[in-house]
Amino acid sequence: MILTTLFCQLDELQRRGVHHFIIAYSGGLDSQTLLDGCHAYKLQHPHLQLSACHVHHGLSDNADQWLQHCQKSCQQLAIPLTFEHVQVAKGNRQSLEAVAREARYRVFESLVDRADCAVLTGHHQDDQIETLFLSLKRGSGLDGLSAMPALMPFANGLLARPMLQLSRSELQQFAEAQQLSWIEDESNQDDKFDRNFIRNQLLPLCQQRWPGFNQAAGRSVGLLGQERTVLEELTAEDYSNCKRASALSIGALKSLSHGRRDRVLRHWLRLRQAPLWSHAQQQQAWLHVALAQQDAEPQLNWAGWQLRRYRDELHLLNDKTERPIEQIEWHWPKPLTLPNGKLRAFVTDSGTERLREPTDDQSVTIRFGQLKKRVRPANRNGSRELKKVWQEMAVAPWLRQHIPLVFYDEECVAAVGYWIAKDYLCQPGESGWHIELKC
Ligand SMILES: Nc1ncnc2c1ncn2[C@@H]1O[C@H](COP(=O)(O)OP(=O)(O)OP(=O)(O)O)[C@@H](O)[C@H]1O
Repeated sequence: MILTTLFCQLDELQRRGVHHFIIAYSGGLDSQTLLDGCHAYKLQHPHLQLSACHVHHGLSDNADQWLQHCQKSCQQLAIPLTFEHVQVAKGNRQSLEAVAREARYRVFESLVDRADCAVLTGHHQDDQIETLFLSLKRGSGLDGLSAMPALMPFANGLLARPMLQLSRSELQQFAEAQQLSWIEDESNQDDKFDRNFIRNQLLPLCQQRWPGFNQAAGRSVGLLGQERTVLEELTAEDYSNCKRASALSIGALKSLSHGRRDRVLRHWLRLRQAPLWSHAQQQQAWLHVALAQQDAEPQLNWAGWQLRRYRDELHLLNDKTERPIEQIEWHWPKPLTLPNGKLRAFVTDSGTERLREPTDDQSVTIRFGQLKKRVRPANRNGSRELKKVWQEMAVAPWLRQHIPLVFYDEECVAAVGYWIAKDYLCQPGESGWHIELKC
């Protein structure tokens, strides 16, 4: 039964193009079972690549023995093992565990270097229900209540949890029947931690009162997960309707219901890797920034980020992009690393607007800031102050200072992504630079 369920999930991974399974192997009951099950699967699918990764956090006095156990098991099964020591900064135990988890996932990420790789963890049904209870305690919405997804994009590949339909007791029966040996993490017995309290006290009580509680709760989590997927698809569609270059259209957001709008905003923060808002911040973002009066200059600041409005658009900025350097020499054709991305120039004679290449004796610099310069964009008549050009193009004042301006000697010849000066715009068929800034 265990193997049938696991193999079904592994088949699905193969159908999705995964050929390298990397087992997140702590040496505990769950990942020990996973290791053994995957080994059995590989015997039937010899072309697959199977490896394991153990992260040594050094949090337990027994951490060295755990690593030895993992090395021994992998050696017996001829599974290559990577192990990594990570330093976890001191703090209280609960936050220590969160920091350790962060560090662990960073190690896993570094291993998933191709699209056909997946990291597999030993999470099972009981873990899901514990996560559900923790989410209830925090008052989470659907995202938290649907607990952990069975499959998700991760680094360049995937993160899979192929044992979510199996209970801890099923895994234990299997492990005992196979005479597997595994390590016991002594901290799992400490009910001071919420997860342990749920596992050791709360769930046995529920099971005693309502036999079958775990299966029912597991089914609920699964159903919530399906609903979440549907909602995520809808949110991705809403987001692409609201998206304008690097901003969101307030008009388009207004046309959505409250719930759909909130989801789009959260989706946007995730994509930009900005910390999510609290409930209060989310309200502030909409009521006090997006819906502020036209002449106000509202902004929301949180964790080094800023939400700002300009005309009908919402913009997201962070401290890193807030302090651009003033001027830097560009040794083209080498890419140039700037605080807000990487600048590249390709020589081409077709497609988008192209900038004439500099002569051998011209120096090329990139400058930022509100320069008091007259410029001659090709799509406008005559020359005018740079500031005037930005106003005509409706570029928000705080964004202007982040736009790389290309100078040949002391002449401003282009604003990357916005315009090229009249005398430097290539004629049809003429080859020149196409410049792009990749964030
Ligand atoms: N030190 C480790 N090295 C490698 N993999 C690990 C390690 N610790 C945990 N894992 C992987 O994570 C799975 C879940 O472990 P555990 O329940 O202890 O994690 P957790 O702290 O609750 O956090 P999370 O569920 O987010 O991973 C394990 O089955 C195993 O696959």
